Amino acid sequence: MAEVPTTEAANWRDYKELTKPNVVLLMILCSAIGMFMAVPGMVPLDVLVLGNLGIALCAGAAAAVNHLVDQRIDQQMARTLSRPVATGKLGNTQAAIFALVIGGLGMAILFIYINALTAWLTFASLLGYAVVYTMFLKRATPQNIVIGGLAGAAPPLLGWTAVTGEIHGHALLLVLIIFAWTPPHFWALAIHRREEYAKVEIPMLPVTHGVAFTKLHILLYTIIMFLITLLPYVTRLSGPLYLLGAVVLGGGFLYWAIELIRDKNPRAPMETFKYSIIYLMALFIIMLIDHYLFPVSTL
Ligand code: HEM
Ligand SMILES: CC(C)=CCC/C(C)=C/CC/C(C)=C/COP(=O)(O)OP(=O)(O)O
Repeated sequence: MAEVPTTEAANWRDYKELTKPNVVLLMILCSAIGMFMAVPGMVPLDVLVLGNLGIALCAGAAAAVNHLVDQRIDQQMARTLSRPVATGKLGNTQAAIFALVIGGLGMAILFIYINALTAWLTFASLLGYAVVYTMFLKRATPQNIVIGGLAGAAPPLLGWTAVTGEIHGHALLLVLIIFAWTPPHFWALAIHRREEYAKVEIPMLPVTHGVAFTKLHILLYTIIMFLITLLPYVTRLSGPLYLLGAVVLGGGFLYWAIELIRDKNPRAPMETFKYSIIYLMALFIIMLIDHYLFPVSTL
């Protein structure tokens, strides 16, 4: 990969940007809540701190690899052209070493202080995003983000196994929520940015199958997601406050999915994308509050 020369010196903010910090922050909120949901009482402080640190470092490493691999397409899209590797502010070697160092550190923390199961599952998620999604799926099929979404959906499971050392059906349910959430989250943005994706020949759904088809699929996934978010209540992982939150927040998501199809509001795609982020954050926070206010099950 040729590096684009630049005269500007790199600083810590460029390294921070490599890690996609806001995305990783939401993932860590989900992994931390996965930890709390796994136990009736308090999560041991060392697991809370070191577990989330290890997961965050590995997710940040995967994001840095994404910047490195995607630099050519990032250079051609308005949304991404000022990224540090795309501009050449950070060289390929610097980005690769940074990814290796933080990824290695994250894995070491998980192996030494948490458990091997969490370390291996986190490593699988890292490879799922950095290798399977970024290097292959993204360029191969409009189902890229559906399949690749599994890596991004892993954090609640990683948090759960960090505390218990075991995979539990309830943890998989939390993964399923994020898995079903990812297509509406991303396709809303992809509709807004479809011309850029077409320009760089990335086969995102609005490019390959059109905007109307994508909107229909956003609605279908939102309905599936809505139904899945009821399951924590049905399976007695969560109580009435969670149920209320899931219905109200899910109702808001359905509103935006229908607004998209009505096609009267040109801002609807970006509003849906922004709502998706607030939705996931709020759903998990309400789940956490409910867990302590209405402790329905410790199974
Ligand atoms: C394959 C799965 C996913 C895809 C393809 C995807 C795609 C994207 C894209 C393209 C952006 C825009 C980034 C930008 O503004 O430059 C974004 C933003 C964001 N995503 Fe996702 N995403 C995925 C999964 C997730 C997951 C699992 C989470 C969290 C649990 C998440 C949280 C966020 C957040 C918080 C932002 C806003 C970032 C910011 O404003 O800086 N995403 N996503
Ligand atoms: C260990 C672990 C939990 C790993 C998960 C890693 C991770 C940071 C996943 C992020 C998902 C995401 C932002 C995808 C967008 O990539 P894109 O290339 O389609 O978007 P872009 O054009 O903004 O780069």
